[in-house]
Amino acid sequence: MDKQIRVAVAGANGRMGQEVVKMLAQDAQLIYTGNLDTRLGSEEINKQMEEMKPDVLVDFTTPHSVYKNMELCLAHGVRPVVGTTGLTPEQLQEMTDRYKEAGLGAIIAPNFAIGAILCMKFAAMAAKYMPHVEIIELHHDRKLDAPSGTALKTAEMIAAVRQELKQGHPEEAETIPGARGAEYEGFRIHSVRLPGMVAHQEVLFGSTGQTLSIRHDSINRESFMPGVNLAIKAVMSMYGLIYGLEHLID
Ligand SMILES: NC(=O)C1=CN([C@@H]2O[C@H](COP(=O)(O)OP(=O)(O)OC[C@H]3O[C@@H](n4cnc5c(N)ncnc54)[C@H](OP(=O)(O)O)[C@@H]3O)[C@@H](O)[C@H]2O)C=CC1
Ligand SMILES: O=C(O)C1=N[C@H](C(=O)O)C[C@H](O)C1
Repeated sequence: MDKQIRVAVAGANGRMGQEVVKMLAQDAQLIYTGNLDTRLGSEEINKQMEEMKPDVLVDFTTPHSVYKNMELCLAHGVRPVVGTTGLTPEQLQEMTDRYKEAGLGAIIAPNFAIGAILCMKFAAMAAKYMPHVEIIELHHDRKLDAPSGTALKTAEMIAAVRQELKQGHPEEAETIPGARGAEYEGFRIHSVRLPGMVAHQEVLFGSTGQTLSIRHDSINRESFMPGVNLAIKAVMSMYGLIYGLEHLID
């Protein structure tokens, strides 16, 4: 067996955290050291870090906590595997620079499901040929951030290859504000929140006489676990930060 990896989880009692704890229990290489609550005072956090001695911190908390948690990891030399969404582009860039400078491995993945990564990649492939595109992301109604991290990453990948153009009628107007969704680099992202949903995304393309739909559905949170497992093992031999699981599987 490869060397064992000590893994703490921030948000272990949450929907994703509980699934991570189950996954860790099924892999003999991974030792679950406990739930790290970074809302505690710094003395208590230091004590917990001392006791747990984690190699990796898996973070599934809130958009509000994740930046501070990444700073904590830097301070303690712990490698973060972050699924929490909601870091701003500026925070992401800052963390990229700081982890590079520290030579410490870190992974931020807005989506750990392989199908979602493929959905993003296929969408970027299609956008090169079909620049008229809109993204619809659909999630459970407990989600804090909109649009989803997955939709933002998809939009970034599309914008990197898409010919810029103005979509829709030049004179279109919203009779109800927000009806056309959020604008990102000239195309639209729509966020749906409903009970009963988990995590879903559809990328719609239109062209003369044809449309293309690329859809991914996570029907449960187990769907993210192979990606989280892969990231925990990969981060141990990394220097610096990567943003997106696609960088690990290409
Ligand atoms: N990358 C991916 O593949 C995926 C990412 N996500 C993202 O993961 C995040 C969590 O989602 P989900 O599990 O559904 O959310 P939940 O609300 O179910 O869980 C969040 C948990 O984090 C705890 N928490 C909040 N702040 C802290 C902190 N500072 N330190 C430790 N624990 C904390 C909460 O505790 P308490 O309840 O006591 O407040 C709660 O138990 C979201 O940002 C979501 O978008 C979700 C699914 C997949
Ligand atoms: O909050 C969620 O549930 C999810 N969040 C991530 C996101 O914002 O993209 C990943 C997945 O969509 C589930």
